[in-house]
Amino acid sequence: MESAKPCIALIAHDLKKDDMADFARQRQTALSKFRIVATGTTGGRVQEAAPGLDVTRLKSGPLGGDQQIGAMIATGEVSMLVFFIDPLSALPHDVDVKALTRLATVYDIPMALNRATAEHLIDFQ
Ligand SMILES: O=C(CO)COP(=O)(O)O
Repeated sequence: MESAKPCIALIAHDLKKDDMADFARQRQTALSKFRIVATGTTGGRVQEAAPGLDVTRLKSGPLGGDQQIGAMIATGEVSMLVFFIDPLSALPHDVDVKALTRLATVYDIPMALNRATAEHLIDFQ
């Protein structure tokens, strides 16, 4: 049977992955109220950091994972986005990152692009 829990997407760029792992560990109880989808590498880090969480790993971001999550936002499957972006590095898939944050805006879902905002969002669930 399909879980009734809402679905949150977790993504972090490489230099933000330690931060995401720490966030998942610290906020494990709050995150356990969600089904989690994550891009491939981020999802692996989250599973290691907080093994009790319900995490589905999609493709890695540069290989289409951001686009998969964008599609899930468009179909209403993902209702919140936590995306720790790296604003100081050039990324080959920058257009995918932009498309994802655009869709989160189009569909008006809560979106945190840094840890401080993510903590507020999760703590107010
Ligand atoms: O690049 C990403 C998001 O744009 C993240 O992908 P990974 O979690 O697979 O590293």
